[in-house]
Amino acid sequence: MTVTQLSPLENYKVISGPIVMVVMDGLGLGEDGEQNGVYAAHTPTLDGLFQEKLFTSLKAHGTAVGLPSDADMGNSEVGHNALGAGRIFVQGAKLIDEALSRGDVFSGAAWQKIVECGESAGTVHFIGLVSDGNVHSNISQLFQLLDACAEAGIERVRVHALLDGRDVAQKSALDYIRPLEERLRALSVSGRDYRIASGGGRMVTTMDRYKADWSVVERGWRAHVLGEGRFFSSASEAVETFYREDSTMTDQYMAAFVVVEGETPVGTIEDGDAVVCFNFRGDRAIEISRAFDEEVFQEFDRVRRPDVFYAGIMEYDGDAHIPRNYLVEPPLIDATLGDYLCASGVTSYAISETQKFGHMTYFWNGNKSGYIDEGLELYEEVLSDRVTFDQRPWMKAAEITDKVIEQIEAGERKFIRLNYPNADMVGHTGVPLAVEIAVEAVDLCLARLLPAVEKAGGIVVISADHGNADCMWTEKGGKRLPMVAHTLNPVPCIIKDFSGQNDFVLTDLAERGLANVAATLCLLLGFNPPTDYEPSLLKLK
Ligand SMILES: O=C(O)[C@@H](CO)OP(=O)(O)O
Ligand SMILES: [Mn+2]
Ligand SMILES: [Mn+2]
Repeated sequence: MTVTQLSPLENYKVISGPIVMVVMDGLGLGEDGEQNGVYAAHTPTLDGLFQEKLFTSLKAHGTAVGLPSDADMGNSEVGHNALGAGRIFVQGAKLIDEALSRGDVFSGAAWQKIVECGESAGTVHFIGLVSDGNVHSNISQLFQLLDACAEAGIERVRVHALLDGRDVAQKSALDYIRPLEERLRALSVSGRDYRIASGGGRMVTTMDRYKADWSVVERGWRAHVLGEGRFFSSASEAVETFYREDSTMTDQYMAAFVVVEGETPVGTIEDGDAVVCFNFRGDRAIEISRAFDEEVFQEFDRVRRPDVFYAGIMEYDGDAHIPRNYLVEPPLIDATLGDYLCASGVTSYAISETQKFGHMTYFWNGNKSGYIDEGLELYEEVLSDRVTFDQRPWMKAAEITDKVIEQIEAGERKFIRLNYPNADMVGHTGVPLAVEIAVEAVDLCLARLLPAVEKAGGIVVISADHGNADCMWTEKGGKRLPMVAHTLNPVPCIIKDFSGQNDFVLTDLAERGLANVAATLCLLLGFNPPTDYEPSLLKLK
C-alpha cells in the first residue's frame, strides 16, 4: 500500500525542536520490591519522570501486541512492530499456530518440496529454538511439523536443537529436550528414523543477530551441517554433562554439541536434504538462513555448502526476501509511521547499538531492513561489545546519548528515535547488581538527554517495548529463582513537552498499549494520525 502525506493538525503551533522517542528496552513497571531492578536501582531522573503530568502505563504483552494470549510476554519484535506501525498485527506465534491447525502450512509449494526431498531419500532437518517461550519459536509447532513428516511418509528426520534459557527458566533445557527425544523415539517406527542430531545454547550457537558476531553462526553451521563440535550420544546427555561440569552453566551459553553413534555424527546436512528453520522471529534467523541460501558468502568459511532445499517457517526479511523459501506468509505490516513520515517530508534519525540496531530500523519499519527514503532518514549503529552484558551493564548508552545530543544540536532531524538496550540485555543475564547498574546507566543518560531536548525546545517520549529488568527473581520456599525472561508487566510512557507551545492532555482510553504510540507521535509532530491507527494517547486541549 502506498501511503499519502499526513494532513496538518488544526490549532497545532509549530515547534522549533525535535520529537525524540526513547525506547528503554526491557524496562517495565513491576511490583515494588528488591526483585524489581528498576525499583532497586538509584534512578533520580526516572523517578522524576514517573511524576510527570503526561505519565501513563502501556500494555506491552499478549493480545495488545498481537500474541496468542495474555499469558504471552512481550518481546522486542512485536513491541517495536506495534510502536512503529500504530496497529496491532496478528504476529508470527499466532499465525503459525493458525496455519498449522488449518493445514495451510502443508498445502503450499514449500512443504511439497520438503516432502519430495524426503521421498527421494533425503533427510529433512529442523533447526530452531526448542522451548515454549513463543518469542522466537514454539516447540509445540515443531511437534506438529514432526508429526506431519511422519504422516507424509518421510523416513529420516533430524532436529538441530538450540537451547533457550532466556525466554524460559535458565536451566530448563531438559524440560524440552527430554519430551522431544521421547516424541522422536515414538515416531521412529515403521521404518522411520527421527533423532536430534546437534544443538547448542542460543547465545553461542546459530542465533546471532544484526551481524553482532558471525562466529556464533559459524559454530552452528559446523555443528548442524558439518557435524563438528563436542560429541555426545544424545542431546540430553550433552545438557546433563554441561550442568555437571559447571554448576553455573545456563542453557543459553551451552557449547555446540553433535550427537554421534560411535564416532560418526548421526545427522550432518547433505546434498539432496531439506532444511526448515522453525523459528518464526526473524532477527536471529536471518544469518543462518543467509548461510544456506547465498551462493557467494563472505561471512565465514562454510567449508562445504550442501545443495539443499532451505525454508524458513516464515519470511524473515520482507525487503531483502530472506529466506528465499518459506512456509507461512508473515504478517503484512504496511503503512508504518516511517512510511507516512517519509511521505510527509519529515527528516528522521534512528540509532541504537548493534544488539538493538535492527529493532529501531528493521522491526520499527515492519520487518523491512532498508531505508524507506535515504534522503530523509539517517540510521546509525554504535558497535556493541562482544561480551555477556553483566560484564558491561552500561553497554553503549553513553555513546548513543552523545550521538543523539549531537543530532539534536545540529537541528536537522525532526524525529529522532533511539533504543537503550541495557535493561533488557542485562536483564537476560540474571545478575542483579549488573541489572541495577544497567538501569542506572539509562537513568544517567536520560539526565543528559533531557536538557538537550529542553534547550532545543523539543518534546521527548520515553517508553519501553516490554518488561525484563522489573523482575530479576521470583521466590519459592525462601529460595530465589533467577528470572531472566521478559515480564508481563506494563511499561511506562512519559511525554515531556519542553516547547510549551501546545497544551496536550491525555485522552480517555479504556486500555492503553504500545500501538497507541505511533498516532501520539503523529500528533506531537503536528499531523493528524492515519485513521486506521490505534488512537493517540494525547489530544490538544
Ligand atoms: O534476545 C532476544 O532475542 C529476545 C529474547 O528472546 O529479547 P528481545 O525481544 O528483547 O530482543
Ligand atoms: Mn526488547
Ligand atoms: Mn529481551
